[in-house]
Amino acid sequence: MYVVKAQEMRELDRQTIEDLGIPSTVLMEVAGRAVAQEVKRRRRGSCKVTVLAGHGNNGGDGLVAARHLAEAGYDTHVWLVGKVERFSDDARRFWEVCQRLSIPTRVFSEDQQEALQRSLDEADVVVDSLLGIGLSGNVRPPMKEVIRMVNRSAVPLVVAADVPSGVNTDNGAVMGEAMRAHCTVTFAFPKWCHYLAPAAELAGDCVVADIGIPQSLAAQYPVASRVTDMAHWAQHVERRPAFSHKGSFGHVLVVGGKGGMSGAPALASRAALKAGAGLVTTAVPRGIQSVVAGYTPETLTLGFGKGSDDRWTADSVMPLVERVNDYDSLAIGPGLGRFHGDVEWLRTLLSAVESPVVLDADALNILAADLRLLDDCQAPVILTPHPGEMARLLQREVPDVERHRPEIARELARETGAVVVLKGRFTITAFPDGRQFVNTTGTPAMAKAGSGDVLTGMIAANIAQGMSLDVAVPLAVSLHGCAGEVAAERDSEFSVLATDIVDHIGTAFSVARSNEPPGFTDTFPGK
Ligand SMILES: NC(=O)C1=CN([C@@H]2O[C@H](COP(=O)(O)OP(=O)(O)OC[C@H]3O[C@@H](n4cnc5c(N)ncnc54)[C@H](O)[C@@H]3O)[C@@H](O)[C@H]2O)[C@H](O)CC1
Ligand SMILES: [K+]
Repeated sequence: MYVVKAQEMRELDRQTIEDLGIPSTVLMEVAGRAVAQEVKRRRRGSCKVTVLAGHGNNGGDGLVAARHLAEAGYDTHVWLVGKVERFSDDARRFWEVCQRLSIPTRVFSEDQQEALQRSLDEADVVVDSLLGIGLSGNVRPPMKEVIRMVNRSAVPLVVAADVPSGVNTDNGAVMGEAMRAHCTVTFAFPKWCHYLAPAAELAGDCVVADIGIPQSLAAQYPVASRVTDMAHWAQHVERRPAFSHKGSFGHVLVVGGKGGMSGAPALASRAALKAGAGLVTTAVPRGIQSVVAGYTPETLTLGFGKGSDDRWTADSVMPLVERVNDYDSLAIGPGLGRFHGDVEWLRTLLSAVESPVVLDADALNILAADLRLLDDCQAPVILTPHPGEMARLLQREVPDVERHRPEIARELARETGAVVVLKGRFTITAFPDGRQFVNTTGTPAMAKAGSGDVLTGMIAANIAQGMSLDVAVPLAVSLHGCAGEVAAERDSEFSVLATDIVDHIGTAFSVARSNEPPGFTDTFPGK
């Protein structure tokens, strides 16, 4: 499924209406009916519905929904928060239809606050069709007050049309005031605000309604961002040939660890094995080699430095360089730490590697010292920053990163030629050619030390098994989230460990593989 910005959506609307010839009123009718369907699905039997409509097309959707709900026996009242003379053509049409059907309609004005408050207090359902993707700037009065009134009322069910009114469609920001909805019915394609805080929280559970705009239009129009699910990626994993051996599934080298952080490379290595790599070697300072070796007996280990060394040193680079091309993929960074000469250490290492290399954790912090380190690297690079590491890489502030996740991930991928995995809720995988994949799997249970190390190992494992980066990286991101979900279901949200994520990689994959890939994913998990 494509993920679109407001302008892309408007262009796809235009193409559908003007080039394809589907009338805009048909789109509005189908959109409004989808909103009504969702209300009926959530509130069976008649109840009191208050529809709040703006004078734009978002309002038009609400007016169509009002008609369908009234028709189904719901006690439906419409409030226009706007000016009748400013109605869009289509919204006006459906306003007049409501009036011809004697559906109670009122135009909100300042002296109607008490009447509106009563209507909200009596409502079992409020349909929010005040503002959609046409919002520009901060929400102006009286919309702002009305949104605040709804948010302060204990309405049992608020269903937003397209987006919660008052959120910025493209970056998820609250534009002064924004509706808190239990559910959002968005049309044709999910918008970026459904994957960006705080809008993603305000939208509640999201449903993507197919209103007749062909998905193929987005492919022609340069929409390069998509949301996928594990069933989609599971299709790309081939069954294993009967005559296989451990060398058939690649050899991963994990480079990292230091005293006090021996678990990170150990976790990454174990995760790589659980994700399917045939062999994994963990390269660590000699002083922690035995503890790392003891964690997963199936991993091989390499010790660097003298017996008591529990930190990396610059002079370990040449012994490493001699070996790096014995492996099908590398993961550098888990627990690595910083050390004197580490920038040159990484530069020398990257200039020698030929296999794809994942840079995570302190390898990213070293890279932040000089992004040109990648210039000498001929191998494909995958960067897996969390927002803090991304902020350091780009010398920006974390809130700035979080406000512009898609753009920043795309900017770093284009600037470095690397595949960028910007982690967080709705992790974004960005490719240098502009393509982006938004991940919808995962759970807050994964906010735990070691979770990122596990993902690093899973990415390296997929690559070592021969998957293209196009699949290896977003597949690992999606499966990592699924494993966390399975672990959280079997345990509790607060008690999942990174080792639990590792332990449930296989189970999560089996679950995903058993789910038929949806043709058109029309719902995606709640927040
Ligand atoms: N995606 C589709 O295929 C369809 C989408 N539909 C719906 O149309 C809206 C977009 O409609 P549009 O008229 O462009 O804009 P809005 O209704 O969202 O709002 C514009 C309206 O609101 C006023 N306004 C703008 N900014 C502010 C502000 N800061 N404060 C107060 N008021 C503001 C402005 O005056 C405009 O009149 C989309 O979201 C869908 O819901 C189609 O109906 C079906 C097909
Ligand atoms: K809305």
